[in-house]
Amino acid sequence: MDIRLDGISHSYGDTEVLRDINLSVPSGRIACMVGPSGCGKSTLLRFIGGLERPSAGQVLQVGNPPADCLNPLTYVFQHFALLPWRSVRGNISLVLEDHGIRGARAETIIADVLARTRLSDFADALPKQLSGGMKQRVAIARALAVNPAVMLMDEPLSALDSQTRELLMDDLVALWTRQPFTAVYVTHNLAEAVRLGHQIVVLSRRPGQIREVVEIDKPLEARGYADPDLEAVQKHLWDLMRDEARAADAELIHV
Ligand SMILES: Nc1ncnc2c1ncn2[C@@H]1O[C@H](COP(=O)(O)OP(=O)(O)OP(=O)(O)O)[C@@H](O)[C@H]1O
Repeated sequence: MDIRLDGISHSYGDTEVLRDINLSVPSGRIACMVGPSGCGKSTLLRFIGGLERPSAGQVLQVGNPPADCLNPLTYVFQHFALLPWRSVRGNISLVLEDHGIRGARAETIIADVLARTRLSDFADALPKQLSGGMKQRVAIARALAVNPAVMLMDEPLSALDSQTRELLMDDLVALWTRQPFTAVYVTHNLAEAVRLGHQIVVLSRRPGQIREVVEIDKPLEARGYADPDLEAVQKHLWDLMRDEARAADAELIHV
């Protein structure tokens, strides 16, 4: 299923947040959204997820979700949102229980997503026993359990330290390479965007407008740490964003 954003504009009261966003996210690709603080990235994600409606324009779902998809649009948040009293397995089974899936069918799905996220040995652990990186892997496993058409990822790695972030990026690349998924991925981190994005959508400061959509052809599995090609793209992104980021920063100080 592709996602198409068609002329999305939005204001909260007198504050214009987004202006005329047109974008297509093809199935099986990762679209990263970057832009200065407050430019409307998370708002756009909420529109795609159907949590809110834009003042103008529409979000179109083109094509069908996968046949056994339980929830077409599934979020992965920065702060994991795991239930502390439930084990890793219990956190994943919860989303299946919501869809009436229990017993052997649930066990099969849980075993599959735990294996894909390399968590099989931790099925009985509680969240408090896990590092931040492991917790986020559980949240990703939980998202995969509903076999979403599109994962909506809002700064999923930004609560993690830089080494853990590198490991999780490797994990996401391995996960996508084994079985491509579609994602809209909001991040502040340009290194993350060039490592994971097939397309990188650069938004201006508020009201967020698309400044440029940068496509990266290099396969995800061929993108490494400190890759000179990616560093060149990252520099281009920063050249696009620097002045706007500074202006957005100054604006927040005066709010
Ligand atoms: N429910 C709301 N009511 C009023 N204003 C809102 C609401 N949600 C967001 N905003 C405002 O809309 C603008 C865009 O917010 P949003 O969180 O989408 O930006 P962002 O690009 O994700 O920011 P950041 O990078 O800092 O997370 C901000 O100025 C924010 O204060």
